[in-house]
Amino acid sequence: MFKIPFLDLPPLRGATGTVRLPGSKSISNRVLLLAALSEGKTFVRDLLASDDTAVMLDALRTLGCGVWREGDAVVIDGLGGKLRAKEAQLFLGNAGTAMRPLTAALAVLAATQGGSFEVSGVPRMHERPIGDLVDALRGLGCAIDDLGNAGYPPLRLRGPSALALDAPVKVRGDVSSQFLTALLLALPLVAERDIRIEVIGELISKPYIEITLALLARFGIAVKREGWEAFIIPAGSRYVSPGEVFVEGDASSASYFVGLGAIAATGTPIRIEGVGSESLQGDVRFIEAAAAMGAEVKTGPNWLEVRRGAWPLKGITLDCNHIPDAAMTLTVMALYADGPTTLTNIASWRVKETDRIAAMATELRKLGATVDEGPDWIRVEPLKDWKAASIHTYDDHRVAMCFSLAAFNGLVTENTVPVRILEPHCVAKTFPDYFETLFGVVTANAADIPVITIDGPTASGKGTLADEVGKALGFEVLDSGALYRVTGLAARRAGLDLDNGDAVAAIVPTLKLSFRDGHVFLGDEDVSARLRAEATGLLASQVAAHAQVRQALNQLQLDFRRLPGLVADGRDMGTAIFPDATLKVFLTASAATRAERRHKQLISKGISANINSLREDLEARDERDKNRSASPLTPAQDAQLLDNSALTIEASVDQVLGWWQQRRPF
Ligand SMILES: Nc1ncnc2c1ncn2[C@@H]1O[C@H](COP(=O)(O)OP(=O)(O)OP(=O)(O)O)[C@@H](O)[C@H]1O
Ligand SMILES: Nc1ccn([C@@H]2O[C@H](COP(=O)(O)O)[C@@H](O)[C@H]2O)c(=O)n1
Repeated sequence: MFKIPFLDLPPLRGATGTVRLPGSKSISNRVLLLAALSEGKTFVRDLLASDDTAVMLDALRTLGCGVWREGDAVVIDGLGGKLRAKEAQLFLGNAGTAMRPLTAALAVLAATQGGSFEVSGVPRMHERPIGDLVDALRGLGCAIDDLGNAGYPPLRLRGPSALALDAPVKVRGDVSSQFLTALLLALPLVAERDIRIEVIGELISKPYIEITLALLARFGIAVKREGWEAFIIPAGSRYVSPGEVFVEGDASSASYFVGLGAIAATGTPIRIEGVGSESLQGDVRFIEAAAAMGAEVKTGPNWLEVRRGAWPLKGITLDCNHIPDAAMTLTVMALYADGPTTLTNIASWRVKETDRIAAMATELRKLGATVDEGPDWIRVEPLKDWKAASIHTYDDHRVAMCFSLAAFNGLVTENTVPVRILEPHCVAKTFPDYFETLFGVVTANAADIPVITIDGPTASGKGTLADEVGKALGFEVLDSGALYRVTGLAARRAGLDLDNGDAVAAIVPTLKLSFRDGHVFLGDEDVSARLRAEATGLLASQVAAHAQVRQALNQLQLDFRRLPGLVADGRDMGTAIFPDATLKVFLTASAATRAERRHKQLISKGISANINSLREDLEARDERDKNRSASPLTPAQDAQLLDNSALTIEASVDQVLGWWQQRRPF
């Protein structure tokens, strides 16, 4: 996951490959609660690992459920409908799929078995309405205290209190379908007689109720229904664990890759695994909307394949009540259409993680789009004149994921712009590795992928600076010195004459090099520590003098230019390997300072060293690097010079990030 303040997406051009979706959030949290309410163990497989499921799992543990991992399954040892903890404070983050059903379940359990439970969340959760559910539960006889504003969390659920189950339980269905879901999940716990739930108003997001009913059936509860107006939980209903449940992929998360296929998969389609024609989730019908906009979609039982059909996409007008979450993706696809796209019946967007109608309209306008909005609709015009924009994400995972599709603007304009996604880690709510997954299936022109080069003499702090800048920007890092070091080491082990450039260059293609978790492997051997030895640095500087060796390592270095960007450190990054780099830094420090730092570095690793001979070695290495004919160490003409002799690491990093920001269009 990119845990950084912003992630810059360079212009993207194409898409191809296969995506395996994370588990559905809606199914995951329902299954966890159902398993917790059932008797016995449930093995939950393919569970979504995300913020929303983490808060649900924490809550279940606090309530006394057994929760543990066994292989690839999360095992829930359920309560069998009997409270083990009679008091608890549950923090539920911004997870509506935890807050609403747990409120209902704990309200009826406290009523029948006694207890006191407080449920709370992040500030935004305290702005998301729950009053209709609370009213329904109070109507039933549950004792619920408002601990903040009436109608919103936080709440206290107390008992015992008498429940009146003979009259129908009435609940509004036109604000959030989660209120009805919450009652459907909670009331089987007290179904000594038939319990009738009546929906007031037009029920929205019906597909989510279908998920609830299907999962209830898997846990032994056969709800009868009269259209979408009334639901009857039969007397004697009792939760029975099915033993094992597989969570299907998240259909709402699929929408970004369906959109991606429609926009950018011009050759082979994007294959999306985990949802398909047999999916329980209503959001899978997003493919119909995408097809109406021109996508070519094929489906299998649990997969989708999507490629570009009509181009530009076709503007559509669509009632999106049945796909409330996935439909947000259409607003960004609309930028690539031939006419306006109007989405209607989406009032529920206003009470989600943020006011999503306002959020999408505001951020689309930053890109230059013309957007109109009403209480329950949004209209987006196609965009020709794109502006580079810093997209605020409102702690809403879907806003962040939707706007990644804006990075394909180069497919409709000559004046391509990058897109900055602020707080990209908000995707942790449902899809922690969203951006990594995206980068695995999209293509960009190498020239569009930004590079920062950091060159300079030995021990000036290049590697340290490159790592920190890479971390701050979410960029790949290339330690090009490691490639020369590994070549020198392999040449020495092979008994080669290090002055024979051709012979040393010839072993480069035979090196079985891999880079994993910051370690360098030669075949199966982790050579990282060996590479950092001073003696290996000297071998490196000997082999690095040969033009043939440099040529042999050229492509290997270019291959590090990967999304979303690269920080490359070495001696010739800015002058020879990445001459088009957006920012070039030449980092120096006095020889005395560098020798002192290297000395400290070695001592801290338990390696004894003499500061004077270290200084002699590094000066000798610098001389060789500066005076060789092949790509000598010298600042690129357009490099920023940074002498960090008197700077802390943090100050050097801030300086480079400052220069970087000056070169950005945001
Ligand atoms: N600005 C700084 N202030 C103090 N110490 C620093 C600074 N920058 C780097 N160092 C320290 O100096 C040592 C050498 O840094 P580093 O290994 O990053 O240098 P390098 O230029 O990559 O070296 P090499 O050329 O051998 O690859 C490290 O221990 C690092 O923590
Ligand atoms: N781009 C580069 C990087 C390194 N070298 C040579 O390798 C030696 C070791 O490099 P470190 O950065 O790991 O110390 C270095 O002394 C150079 O001779 C190079 O030529 N070009």
